Amino acid sequence: MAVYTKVSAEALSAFLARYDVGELVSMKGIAEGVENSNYFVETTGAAVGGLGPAGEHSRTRFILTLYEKRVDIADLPFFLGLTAHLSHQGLPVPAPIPDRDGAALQQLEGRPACLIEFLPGVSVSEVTPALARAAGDALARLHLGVEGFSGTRPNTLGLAGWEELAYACKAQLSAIDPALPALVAEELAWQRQTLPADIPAGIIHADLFPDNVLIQGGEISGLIDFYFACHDRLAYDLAITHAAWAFDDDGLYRGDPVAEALLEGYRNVRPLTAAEHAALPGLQRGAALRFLLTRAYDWINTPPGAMVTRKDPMAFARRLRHYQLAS
Ligand SMILES: Nc1ncnc2c1ncn2[C@@H]1O[C@H](COP(=O)(O)OP(=O)(O)O)[C@@H](O)[C@H]1O
Ligand SMILES: N[C@@H](CCOP(=O)(O)O)C(=O)O
Repeated sequence: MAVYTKVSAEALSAFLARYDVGELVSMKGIAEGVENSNYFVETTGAAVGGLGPAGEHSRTRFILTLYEKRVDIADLPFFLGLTAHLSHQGLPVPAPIPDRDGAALQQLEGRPACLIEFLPGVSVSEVTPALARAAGDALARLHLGVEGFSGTRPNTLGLAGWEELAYACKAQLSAIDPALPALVAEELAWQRQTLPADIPAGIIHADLFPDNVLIQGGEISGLIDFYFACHDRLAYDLAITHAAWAFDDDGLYRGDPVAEALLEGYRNVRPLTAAEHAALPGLQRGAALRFLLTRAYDWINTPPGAMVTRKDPMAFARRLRHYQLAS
């Protein structure tokens, strides 16, 4: 369960008093997620224009996020500005809620915090070709939708970041699996000598896993968790999304129907250039290595008492081997 910081009802009530959202009705820590602390929050809703037909305020739901771990406070204006922009573009992206003074970024229980629009739907748990196609379509629309957004953030989890993570994990990688040190070293060497392709770049989501896509009635109702968003090659985002969707939780390939549907869904909205198409296999290897390394780092460094389910690094070792064999 990803609740690193406990929020008391008293502190939350005082926090909500800055907004026009009524009073606190209920709060609940959210089990899913690994990066930040998230709560479902229900309030009585703003009493705009008097009470509702039943003589009561309509209840309103929000997400409360407290930023932890990898999120750099200096990046929060970028993340919140990006989600506000995408929501404004009509994409199903949760908008940050400003308080009465117009400030979205706050402090709560000593952490940076934000009240965020609640989107309906449930995270994708069963990947089908139809959902993979919808995810590809949504990713391409995100890439088009970020045009006009002036914020930027470098990708801190590119090659230099992978090298740092590998160095930090080094002595303990073999405790996860005896084959990991060689796999990581070999792939880092390959990535180092593979020149980055000169292909279209922009702001990417960089973590569009099935659990970050909400579905309602078979349609995408939400794209969430933009806290790895950064400037990088658009095809790298497609490579990440492929690595996330085309394999199951154990890292076994789901098969061509899912993988092809994802790529087709993307290309139907934003066709790939020939150079992007040629770069994709190498970018997929890089994507698998990136998540292998962050998961390995977390596997080794998650504090024993943390309410979080660690994610298996070996599921990305299997993806990496798949992509190595295919490229
Ligand atoms: N705006 C939102 N609307 C509805 N549910 C949300 C929203 N944001 C997050 N959630 C829920 O919270 C869970 C964890 O959020 P996520 O952003 O993935 O956390 P983390 O950043 O810790 O990985 C999601 O799986 C989803 O169930
Ligand atoms: N998607 C990453 C971890 C980040 O977790 P998220 O819940 O924020 O998507 C992984 O699977 O390793």
